[in-house]
This record gives sequence, C-alpha cells and structure tokens, in this order.
Amino acid sequence: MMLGAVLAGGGSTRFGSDKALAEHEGHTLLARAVDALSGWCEYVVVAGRPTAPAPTIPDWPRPDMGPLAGIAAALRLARDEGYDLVLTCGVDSVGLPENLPEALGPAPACFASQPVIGLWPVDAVSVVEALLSDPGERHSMLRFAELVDARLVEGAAVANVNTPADLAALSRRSDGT
Ligand SMILES: Nc1nc2c(ncn2[C@@H]2O[C@H](COP(=O)(O)OP(=O)(O)OP(=O)(O)O)[C@@H](O)[C@H]2O)c(=O)[nH]1
Repeated sequence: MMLGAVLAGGGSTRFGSDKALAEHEGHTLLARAVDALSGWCEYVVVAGRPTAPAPTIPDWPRPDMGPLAGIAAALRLARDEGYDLVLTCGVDSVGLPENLPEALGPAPACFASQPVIGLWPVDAVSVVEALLSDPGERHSMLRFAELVDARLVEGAAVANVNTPADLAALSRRSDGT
C-alpha cells in the first residue's frame, strides 16, 4: 500500500509569496499536485500550515529543516498506518508523468533532476530519522538518496517552479505562445 505526500513547506523566497497558492492553468499548484497524487494513492500534504481541504501534517522533527523533514513526517505516518511505500513530490513539481509510480519503481528511487520526487520504502524511516537527528550531517535530499541507495532516475521532464518567471514560462508553453 502506497501513501502519497506533497511537500509544500519551505519559504518560497525566490517566488516571493507562497508558491503552493500560485495558479497555473486555473488551479493552484497545491491543488494540481494533490490531484495528481490522488490518481495513484491516498495522500497527505506536509507543510507548516493547514492546506484544507487536503489532509495536512507538520514536518518532523520541526519546520524549517527543508524538504527532507517533510519526507520524514510522511514516512513516519506511513509506518504508523501500515503503508509499505511513500510517493513524494514537491508542490512546485509541475507536469508529473501519468505513470509516475512505474517511472520511479522499484523503490527506493528518485528523479536525478528533482530528488523530492521519489518512491521510498517505509523502512527508510530509520535512515531519515537518524540523518535529521545528526547535526553533523547534510540534511539534503541527495544525501538521503545516497544513504538509502536510491536509484537516480534520469530523463524526467518535470518542471520545477522556483520563481514567477518559471511559472510565466510554463504558462507561455501551455498557451503555445
Ligand atoms: N514540508 C516541507 N517542504 C519543503 C520544505 N522546504 C522546501 N519544501 C518543498 O520542497 C520543494 C522544493 O523546495 P524549494 O524549491 O527549495 O522551495 P522553497 O524552500 O520554498 O524555495 P526557496 O525559499 O525559494 O528556496 C517545494 O515543493 C517546497 O514546497 C520544508 O521545510 N518542509
């Protein structure tokens, strides 16, 4: 059984306002990500604030540690609720392939270009907990991927929205202009 998790925390400092609420093709990035995950599995949003109507959980062990703390929260919930796998994406990952779980599988794996998009076995929870509890470690997605021996999957053309210009470029592409 697989649990989906949209990572929707972070400061959106390059974007200038909460990018989860920015709109693309008439829907917020959050609604689009949730909609994509809901096609594959049950899901939660991991963020520092409620994102109703989607079920939202806080980062573990605390906010402001980056996306890995969102992965940790999702893996802990998955373990407690009896899931085997966690499928993660960023709220700013636009254009997820329709076959995302198959494109990533078998776990553990993540996209080389965007390691927040990944498929993680629930037993990776002990690795992420140890990593985030060690102040001497890099709390980065790539370090986590390395420690769990994740395959880095190449070739995925998923856009990553960091700035308003990134979003404008995507809109121009979907308008064909
Ligand atoms: N749950 C959670 N998600 C995060 C956190 N930091 C970043 N993310 C998510 O991870 C993805 C990639 O993060 P970044 O592009 O670095 O997002 P950001 O930190 O908000 O952006 P900048 O402040 O501009 O660097 C996005 O979907 C963010 O929403 C965090 O501390 N907790």
